[in-house]
Parts: sequence; C-alpha cells; structure tokens
Amino acid sequence: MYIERLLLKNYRNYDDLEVQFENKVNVILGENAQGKTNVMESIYVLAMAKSHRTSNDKDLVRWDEEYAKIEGRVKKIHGSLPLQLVISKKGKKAKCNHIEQQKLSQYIGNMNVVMFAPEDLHLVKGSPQVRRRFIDMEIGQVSAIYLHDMSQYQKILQQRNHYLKLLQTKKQKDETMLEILTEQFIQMAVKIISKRFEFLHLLEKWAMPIHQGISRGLETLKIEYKPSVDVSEDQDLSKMIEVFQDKFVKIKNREIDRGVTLFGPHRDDLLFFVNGRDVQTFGSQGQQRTTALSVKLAEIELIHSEIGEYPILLLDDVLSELDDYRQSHLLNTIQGKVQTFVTTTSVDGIDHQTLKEAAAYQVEAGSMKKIQ
Ligand SMILES: Nc1ncnc2c1ncn2[C@@H]1O[C@H](COP(=O)(O)OP(=O)(O)OP(=O)(O)O)[C@@H](O)[C@H]1O
Repeated sequence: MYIERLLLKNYRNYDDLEVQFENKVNVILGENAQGKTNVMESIYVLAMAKSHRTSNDKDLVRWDEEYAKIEGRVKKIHGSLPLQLVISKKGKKAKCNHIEQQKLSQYIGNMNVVMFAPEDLHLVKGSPQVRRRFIDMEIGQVSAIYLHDMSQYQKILQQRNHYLKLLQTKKQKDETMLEILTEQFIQMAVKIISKRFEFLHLLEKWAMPIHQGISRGLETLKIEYKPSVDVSEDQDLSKMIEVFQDKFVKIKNREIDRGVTLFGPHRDDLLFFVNGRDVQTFGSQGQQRTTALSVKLAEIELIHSEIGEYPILLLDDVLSELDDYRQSHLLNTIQGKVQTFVTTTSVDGIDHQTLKEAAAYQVEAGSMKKIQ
C-alpha cells in the first residue's frame, strides 16, 4: 500500500498543506525544526490514531487553533481508501471511506505503517513500558480483536485497582466484588498474553534471518516474552487461567495492602538475546541498534505476511545514525517494494541508488515543496 495524497490542516506547524507522494522512496529534506518529523508523525497518526512521540493529543493541534485535521488517500491492492482524522478538545473523530467510525479500534489497521525513529533505540534499552507499548501498537495494527481486548483489559484493571484501593483504605470490607473482578481480569489477561506469545514468535521468525544478514552472519537474535506470572507458551488457556488463579489467591493480602494489581500483562516485558546474551544488559550500542533495526524490518515482513500488502515505512532521522553497511542493508531491503519516507537534513554522504532515484521534498517553516 502507499499514501498518494496527504492534507494537513492546523497540524503542528502546518497551517494548510497538500502534497502528493510517490510509490517509492520520498526524501524529506530540511533544516532543523522546520517540520520534517511533523509530516512523518502526521502519517503515523493517520494510521494509528496516536502519535509515536506524545501521548497528549492536544500537542498535535497547531497552537491557538481549535482542531487539527489529517486527510490521506491510501492506495491499496483493492483500490483507493480515503482516511480522515480530526483531533480536538472533544477527542478524535475518524472517517474511513467518508464514513465515521464509531470506534478507533475499527479504524486502526486500514493503513499500516512501520516507523523507525531515534526513540526506537529505546525499544531495547528503555523501560518495559516502551516494549509493552511497542507490542500493543504492532499487534493492534493487524488485529482489531486485540485492540478491543486491550481496551477491555484496561477498564477491568482500573476497576480492580479502584476496588483494591477501597479495601486497602477499609472503605469497603466485602471482598466478593474483588473475586468477580479478578475472574474477569484473568480471562482477559490470558487472551492478551497468548496473543503476545503468538505475535513475538512470528516476529522472531522474521527478525532472525534479518539480524543475521545485518550482522554478517555473526549474530543470532532471539526474542522472548517475559510474563510477570509464571505462564508459558505451551500451556493452553485453561492451564494459564489456573496458574493465574493460584497466583492471585496467594497474593491477595499483598495486593490489598498495596491497593494495586501487582501482576498481569500490564507488568510483563520482552527480552532480546544476541548469541544467548540479553542485549539490554550486555549488548553494545551497535548491537542494540542492529536489534532495533532488525525488529523494525521484521515488522514490515510480518505485516506483509498477515495482510498481504507491505506497510508504509517511515524512517525519521535514522539513516544518518546507521553506518554505511546497515544503511545499504536497509535500503536494499526496501528497494522497489515498500513506500518509504526518509527525513534528513542532507543527503550528502548517503550514496545509494535508491536515494538517487527518490522523489525529494524541501521543508521550510511549515511548508513543503517537491524538488525532484
Ligand atoms: N502544536 C504546534 N503548533 C505549532 N508549531 C509546533 C507545534 N508543535 C511543534 N511545533 C513546531 O514544529 C517545529 C518542529 O518541527 P519538527 O519536529 O518536524 O522538526 P524537524 O524538521 O524534524 O527538525 P529536526 O531536524 O531538528 O528533527 C518547531 O519549530 C516547533 O516549534
């Protein structure tokens, strides 16, 4: 798939922008703070209804304006798909094919993107929260059911935490409601965990050969899900439920003391191993970078295998971060099959055929012009 037209209204430093893109590499050039990342972010937001760099939607609205609008036309195998997202104080309104979508979980997934930005290096070395967000966003792109389950899970988690607080502060003494909420919580938790197991398994399958390629055959990458409750991939759902139930019986008093849910998918993590060693603790900067890059390239293949089309790739400020070998590996991988957006202050020093043949745009203070 590819995005052929993008319209921005009051988005960050863009007042009114309309631009056509090509189904190949699109290089976005410009000095610092001109609006390159803002364009990349807007494409990401159009796909995911969420920014990759802020959780505060109002940051996306141009200062002193009431709303921001992003519109795009996405070309897919089965035709053209107009998408629209309006962000205002009242929330987000999404339209797909001119029809307003009741739930964002139905909207997400119509356009698929993979973003690789400097923040993604935190995927390996950052907090577990970064990795959980990554898994949730990525599974969400290919599974509307997962997005729905995740939002149910968040609701039950909040209710359960609220009830534990009531028990902790003795405003409530009856534990019956806690038992009901625990049962609901466990049902959702195991669904989420088994989907995460399945996703990471697939991601590893794609990432392993890519990582071997980038590391010139020297490194083997493994990805492992690390649940906070002792469940494993080979257990069926009923066995996982049993393990959870036992755990929650054992920790009940501790949870009431603390007034919070101590275990579950919101506390899980994932680990990356290179040649058997945990990259977060033992990996060099280069290995962490290669791991992040392999995972991103694997995502492209995974989405392709799940939905039958390649997603759009957004490379924000990362080409210059990669050495020549990794740069060419990346550009060779995407060549001719993935619509790609690359931001950079200059293409000097990047000597690759793909970039020579690319469409180029110049960004300056919230305006954008095609120059090649
Ligand atoms: N909500 C907003 N309203 C208006 N302007 C904004 C808003 N948010 C950010 N900006 C402006 O957008 C500009 C930053 O744009 P962006 O992050 O896209 O830069 P960039 O071209 O990617 O630069 P760099 O190369 O430094 O990463 C800044 O001038 C900032 O003041």
